[in-house]
Amino acid sequence: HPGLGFGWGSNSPIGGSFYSNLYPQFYQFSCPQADEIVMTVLEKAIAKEPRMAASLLRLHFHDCFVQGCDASILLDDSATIRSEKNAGPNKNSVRGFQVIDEIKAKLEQACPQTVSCADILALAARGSTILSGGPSWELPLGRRDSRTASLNGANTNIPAPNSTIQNLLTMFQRKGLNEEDLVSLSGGHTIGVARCTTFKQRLYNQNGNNQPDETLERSYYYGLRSICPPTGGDNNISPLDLASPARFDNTYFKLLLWGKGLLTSDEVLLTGNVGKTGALVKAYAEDERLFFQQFAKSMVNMGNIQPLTGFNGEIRKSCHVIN
Ligand code: HEM
Ligand SMILES: [Ca+2]
Ligand SMILES: [Ca+2]
Repeated sequence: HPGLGFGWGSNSPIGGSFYSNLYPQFYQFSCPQADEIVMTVLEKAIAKEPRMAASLLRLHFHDCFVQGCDASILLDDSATIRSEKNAGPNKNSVRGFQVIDEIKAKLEQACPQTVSCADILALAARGSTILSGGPSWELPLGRRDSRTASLNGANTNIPAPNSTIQNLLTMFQRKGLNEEDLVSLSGGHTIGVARCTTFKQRLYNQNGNNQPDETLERSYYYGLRSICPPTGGDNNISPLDLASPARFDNTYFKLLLWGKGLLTSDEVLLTGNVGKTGALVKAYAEDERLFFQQFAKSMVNMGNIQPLTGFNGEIRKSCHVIN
């Protein structure tokens, strides 16, 4: 019984805020305690390691941008699967799989073969936001799990940290997401960290002239240099929001205004000079409520990218392998 799908929207190439077959009460009768189970596991995991919230939020993003929100990112290498975990943007970078496994194990006990891995990723992203001090939202559910993954898709659909603003806008547009979505969802960088290799270029050779990115504030720049030397140290980490790396708040946007954004893709939201992204950065820096409201809306939009519903896909028994 794959749920009450009516067929509209599910084959649309883009998700965005268009109709989807997802709805918040999807597990109301089949697994009413689903969110509670998710939150119990998250509370423990995030108390033990606050960064886990960031890692789980990012996992949902990296899932949704490749084949839609279908848990394709959770599949391991096998005879038929080339795992997305080995793609450039994911390798040695995405994490949180054990927490997803623990949630899935508890859900399989309570409601066997009912809650999809794709919905677990969406619930974990929302729960992680809430437990870090961010907004909550009504979360449409009913995504089903893919029987395929796309290594190539993961390499080409997830934006790179040195993206231009035009790059970012185009890649989000392809997923049905607009400027508000791009800027507010980039606010996910209010929590978590990045490796030296993702921002080193800015410190030593931003434009191929052996000069640093001139938009970097001085003292921040010197601090980053000590974490991320010219050679080696590629796996050293630095917070994306150095003021409050474990708190979901709007300081990420304030720091951008002060030249203290970590990635080029953060910086160009302000200085990229295309469309209204710069004005949005300023608006979210000034008004945390506005940021929270838009982030909540945009998370729903991102979560609606190309879900499998009805008789498409399956409910995996293990998130690592197809049934
Ligand atoms: C706009 C384009 C984006 C780019 C170019 C980008 C790039 C990156 C990079 C390079 C890292 C560090 C990875 C590493 O060093 O291993 C990172 C981390 C992170 N990203 Fe993004 N990101 C983008 C959008 C998003 C979105 C939409 C979200 C969620 C709504 C998000 C959430 C996160 C989080 C929470 C972390 C920290 C993860 C952790 O600490 O484990 N990012 N991002
Ligand atoms: Ca996916
Ligand atoms: Ca923060």
